[in-house]
Amino acid sequence: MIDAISFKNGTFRYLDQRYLPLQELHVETRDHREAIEAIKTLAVRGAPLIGASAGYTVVLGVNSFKGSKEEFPAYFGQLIKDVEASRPTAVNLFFATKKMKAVYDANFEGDSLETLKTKMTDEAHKIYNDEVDNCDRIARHGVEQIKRDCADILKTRKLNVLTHCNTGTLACCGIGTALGVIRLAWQEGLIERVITAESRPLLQGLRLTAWELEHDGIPFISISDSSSAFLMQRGMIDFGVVGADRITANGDTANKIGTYAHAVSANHHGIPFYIAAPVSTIDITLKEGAQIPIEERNADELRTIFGTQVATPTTPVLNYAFDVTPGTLLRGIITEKKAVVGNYETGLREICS
Ligand SMILES: CSC[C@@H](O)[C@@H](O)C(=O)COP(=O)(O)O
Repeated sequence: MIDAISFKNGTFRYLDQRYLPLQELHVETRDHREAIEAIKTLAVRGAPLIGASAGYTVVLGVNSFKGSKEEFPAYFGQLIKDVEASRPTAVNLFFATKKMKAVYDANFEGDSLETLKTKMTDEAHKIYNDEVDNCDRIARHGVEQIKRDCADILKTRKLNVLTHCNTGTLACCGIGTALGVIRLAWQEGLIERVITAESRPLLQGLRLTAWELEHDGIPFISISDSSSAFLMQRGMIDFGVVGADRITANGDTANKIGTYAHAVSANHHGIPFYIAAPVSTIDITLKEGAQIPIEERNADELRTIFGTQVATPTTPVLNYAFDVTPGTLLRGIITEKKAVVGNYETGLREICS
């Protein structure tokens, strides 16, 4: 399996996803400011991977602290703020900083800074390893749900599945969330072909998901984002499964821009559309999707295509990185604890308690 990130001997190593699939560039750093920049620029990306990277970034920051114990609280507070300012939507980032803060709160008084550093490193590894395990469990629950929902089709043929953005190893540490479900479904002989939507403007579907599927030998075809409704009309998609950056208490889900349009189309055509995500992606403190902070990115991501200018530099651009799909459009939310189907208010609250 690809190592999207790793942390050894105080060094954070990441695969710079901006250059994939044309170049596999691994970068090593001991500087937390460089790690923050990697999150901001999407060199590392995908909600669970952002969370795990945030944990390691805090460790880098703590390791480079040179002051006295009295000076540490102010330094640590600023470090957490800087990490949290890197990307606003994926709640996994805040899940990770909350875990790191909890280690600080519980141990700062009693421990030396050296011991605190070790405990924080252990916590960051735990965040990473938990996400790896979560992916395996999500895949199992997802496959069971799909077998139930698509039982009639499966009597005569295999399934064609739509996915958006990248939710695989590159985004999650383990086998992936939505892509983990697809991987396991493929291994169990349920999948005919994966349809990967390109995911404009940064092309995570076309570049990254395609790269992972090719690597695994899973048949796939890439489409432009706007093609999915037409393929559904033609009977070329049997179900959709995507990841999430933040899920609110009522099941509304922020995910890569374009997801909502796929979900609306799937609903119109009576096609089941699922979210696959770890519990760390659920923000039970928010009632509904309108409360999710949606990242707006640099206009040049749209005006240029990988460095080539395609619109005038003055073209006004609105570049939302995510949209929100209402829970009512979802067939289910598949987590490592279970697949929540039906009443999200009750189901999500139960698995978050
Ligand atoms: C399992 S990753 C789920 C989401 O994080 C993914 O679908 C997505 O939207 C990623 O966005 P990105 O901007 O590439 O970080």
